Amino acid sequence: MTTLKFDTSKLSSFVNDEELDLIQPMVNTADSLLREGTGAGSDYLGWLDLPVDYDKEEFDRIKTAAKKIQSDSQVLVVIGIGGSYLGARAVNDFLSDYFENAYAAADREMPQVVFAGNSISPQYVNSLIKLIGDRDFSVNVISKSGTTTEPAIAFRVFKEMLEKKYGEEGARERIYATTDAHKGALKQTADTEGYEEFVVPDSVGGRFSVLTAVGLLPIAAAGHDIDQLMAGAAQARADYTDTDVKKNDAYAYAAYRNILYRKGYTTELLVNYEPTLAQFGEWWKQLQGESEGKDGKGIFPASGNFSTDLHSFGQFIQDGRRNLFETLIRVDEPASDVQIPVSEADDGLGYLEGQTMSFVNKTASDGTLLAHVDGGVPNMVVELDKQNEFALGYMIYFFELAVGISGYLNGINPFNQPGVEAYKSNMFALLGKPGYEEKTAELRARL
Ligand SMILES: O=P(O)(O)OC[C@H]1O[C@H](O)[C@H](O)[C@@H](O)[C@@H]1O
Repeated sequence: MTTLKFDTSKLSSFVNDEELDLIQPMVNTADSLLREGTGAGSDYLGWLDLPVDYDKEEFDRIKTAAKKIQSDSQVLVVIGIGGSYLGARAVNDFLSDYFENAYAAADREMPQVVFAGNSISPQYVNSLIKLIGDRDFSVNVISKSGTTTEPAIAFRVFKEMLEKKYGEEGARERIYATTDAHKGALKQTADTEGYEEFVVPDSVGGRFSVLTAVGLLPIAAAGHDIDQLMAGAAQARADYTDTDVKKNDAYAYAAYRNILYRKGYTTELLVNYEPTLAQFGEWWKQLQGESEGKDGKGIFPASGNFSTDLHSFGQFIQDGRRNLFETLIRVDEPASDVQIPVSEADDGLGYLEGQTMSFVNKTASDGTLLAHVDGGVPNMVVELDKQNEFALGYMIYFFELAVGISGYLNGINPFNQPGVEAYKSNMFALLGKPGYEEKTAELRARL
């Protein structure tokens, strides 16, 4: 099969062919806005050509840094939030052994890659310090703006820990900073302290940055093949050029989402049957939510991990308020399999003896798909051939391209995120950050 198959055959009771024809002219317009750079937010289109047009010298430095981390560190602490960690985490989870991080140091080939600075939880930081213990570690601090509070706090903590353990000079050699090429507090610190620096290109927004150093260093450090990841994305870039929704699956996905949205399907669930995809759902939620949720509009992005969640909110999907549609991600060839044992036990499983778990998993997904469609939930399927770097790079580009088209179809700027500032400005005012004095009094009076 091809790397990624997009199956809309189960949409026929919700959307007809004519509707797809009718939206085609709008897709053509969205395509021009995106490809010609004439749409809103066009300063942030660097991700479109990133799989082929990237800094090759930096790419080699990423590989060298990853090798150094593998040779001198048992743990890599990746500090970042939002687009500065979700991509790397999703890729590493998808490509790793489930219990990779649980193995003792002696049994590990690669450093443990752990994430920090994606919450303000002191308990999390203390737990991580305990996990590192007296092992050798390095830090990759990532922030495009270089001014985000959560990672900045975590960086202070782990920088101090490195300095205590290795001295100032030793710490400097274990800190890798990924940030803007010119500005921001992190850029300034990195220049002053002499850290090895990697760049988030100006034209690539945080949620589109997984294929820059932001994602690539933590992914390479974990031992994954970043050449293949880029090659997969490059293949998708080459494959998804036609404006015809019948010939371009990424555009078809955007078009169907928009048709469904206009019919009142306002929540999309990205679901999987393989828990290694759970973090991909988190990455996708930022990609969709920050790109589309604005001006009072947008499809709310949610995710589900099946069959686990079929035993929690499965009832709602089947039978609750009918504003949901699902996009199911399946992997055709499982990374490994288990044969269901033959047994004398009277546990009602005799009919499955000798079958594989992957067969049962696939059948569960088929059964659920039909049940949800019958229950009034439109379903689309994204099927990957393999659980590898190439396929994942391909899928990342599929969703990035689709959200660009989708945003323009819905008449918004898919590349800004003005709404994220509201919580930050309240937090700064309440924390007493200089410059927020007036707001401080006003907010405190309301608490
Ligand atoms: O990389 P940073 O500048 O630290 O930003 C991290 C995150 O911050 C905010 O939440 C932005 O809305 C996100 O788009 C961004 O990914």
